[in-house]
Amino acid sequence: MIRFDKVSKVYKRGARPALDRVSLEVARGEFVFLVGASGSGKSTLLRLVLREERATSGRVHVAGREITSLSQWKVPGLRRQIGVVFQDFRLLPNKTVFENVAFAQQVTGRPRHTISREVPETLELVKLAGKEKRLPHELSGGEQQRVAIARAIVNRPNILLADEPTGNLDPATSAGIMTLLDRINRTGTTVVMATHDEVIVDQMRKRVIQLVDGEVVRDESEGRYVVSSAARSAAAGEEERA
Ligand SMILES: Nc1ncnc2c1ncn2[C@@H]1O[C@H](COP(=O)(O)OP(=O)(O)OP(=O)(O)O)[C@@H](O)[C@H]1O
Repeated sequence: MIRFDKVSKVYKRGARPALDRVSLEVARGEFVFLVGASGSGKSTLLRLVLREERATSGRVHVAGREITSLSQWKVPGLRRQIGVVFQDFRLLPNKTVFENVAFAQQVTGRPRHTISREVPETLELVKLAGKEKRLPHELSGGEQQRVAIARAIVNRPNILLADEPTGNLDPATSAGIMTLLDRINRTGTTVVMATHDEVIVDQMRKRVIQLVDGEVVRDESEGRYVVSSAARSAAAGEEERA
């Protein structure tokens, strides 16, 4: 679904590469965590998948297409296959919950009857039924992130990219968002999530790709990513209290 072949990204000539000969493959339906310190290249990697940036060298394949050389007019078609969620939600502040999600369908030209069916279905899925008429500032952070997730998945993308989606949320709320992302993944959507949150990564037991200074230093499949047992029992406590 996503393949990087020796991909490097240099933003400014002479600067250290933000990504340095990264090769990786994410199969259809996988759930992958992208971890690494601030500045290690996680957001750059996600931006390359979206073709918000172009690789300086190497090849990026997304959904069967090589996108480094994709013509600009084909980029919207690529992006329609990808949902994106950010740390800061990025909702339209003057639109209701319903309108925020519907907007994602309007811009892709969905007919009104499709919108009036699929928006409520999606809000049900993210457990926001009954809050359709609220404005973003009338919601908690966790609810705002659920709206953002609904907006990201309403057009049923093949891929969901999440850049620190729990970064602004407390542990209990984060756990709810992770359950939701896991459910979306189980419907077949490939999920790539950048995060700093080791407790979440440890709890979820998914594949982990770690970047250090733009290089992949670790790529391990589920269950083999181990943080301290103290962190594990703290996380279990959070779950019980939630
Ligand atoms: N638009 C840009 N122009 C120049 N340099 C950039 C740009 N975007 C990112 N960089 C640099 O590229 C490197 C990787 O940044 P990136 O944002 O991908 O890291 P990150 O792992 O997502 O960090 P964070 O966890 O803080 O979001 C950093 O050294 C950063 O300063």
